[in-house]
Amino acid sequence: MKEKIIDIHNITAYSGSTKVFSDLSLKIETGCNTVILGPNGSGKSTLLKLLSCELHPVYNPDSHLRIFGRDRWNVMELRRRLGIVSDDLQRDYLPGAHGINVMLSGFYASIDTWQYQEFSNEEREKAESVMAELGIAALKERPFCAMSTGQQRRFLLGRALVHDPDALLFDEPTAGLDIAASLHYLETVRKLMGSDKTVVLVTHHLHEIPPEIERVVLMKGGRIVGDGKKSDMLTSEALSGVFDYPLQVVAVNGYFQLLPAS
Ligand SMILES: Nc1ncnc2c1ncn2[C@@H]1O[C@H](COP(=O)(O)OP(=O)(O)OP(=O)(O)O)[C@@H](O)[C@H]1O
Repeated sequence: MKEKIIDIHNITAYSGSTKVFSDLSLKIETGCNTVILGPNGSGKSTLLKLLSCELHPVYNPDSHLRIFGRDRWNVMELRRRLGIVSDDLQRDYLPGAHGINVMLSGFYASIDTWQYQEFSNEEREKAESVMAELGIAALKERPFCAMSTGQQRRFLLGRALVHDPDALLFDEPTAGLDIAASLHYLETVRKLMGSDKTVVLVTHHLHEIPPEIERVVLMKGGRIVGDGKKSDMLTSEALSGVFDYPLQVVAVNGYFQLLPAS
């Protein structure tokens, strides 16, 4: 049996005073590259916060939220298995942080590096090799705030990859990137899937779903309203219902796009 990366069963969760999830259940196994797709307000960010242990559900006797089979994680330990890449972090680094600081901060799951943190030679070598792999080694001394959004996004991916995690969770991977930068970045995501890392992508944009994603989970109003193969889920009818707007799906070379139906 394959290991479950995410195993959520009947959880209730609040964001502020809003009950976002009521009896939500979702399982994602190793090797099942998945997109969680839903409109604004459907609960995607709340789900990401639950999975990154920033938010805790309200448990009842029948509920659980397990990541790699465990109910409780130390965040640093969890990042070694589940990397999270979100541009939310892009705003959080101090102006003095350089590319290399962003990479090394991954070892402590921290924002930026701090004087009390020590890094071994192995960790520094790993950071260097990941930067080389991602094509960002030449930028390691550049201030993070002086990089393009695409370059920053690669450093944030590198920050997650220093641990060589089994799975990666991407929050709107190409937000803010132009078309070429988006496609270059998605090529990297595709390579990661090809190298046996399981990718879970959370988004409201169809165009950032790489062809290798097999499973689509549709969310609306804090509920899962569809879960299945891409060909069954990414239909004009299903997506018009999810986004409450008459839409037409266009598929070209394994990529999808949404247009108005008329
Ligand atoms: N701090 C908060 N206080 C009250 N309600 C909140 C809070 N955060 C989120 N909500 C509500 O919870 C629901 C789910 O929000 P969430 O941000 O998880 O959705 P989302 O799918 O990530 O949306 P988006 O795509 O716009 O980021 C929304 O109705 C939102 O208004």
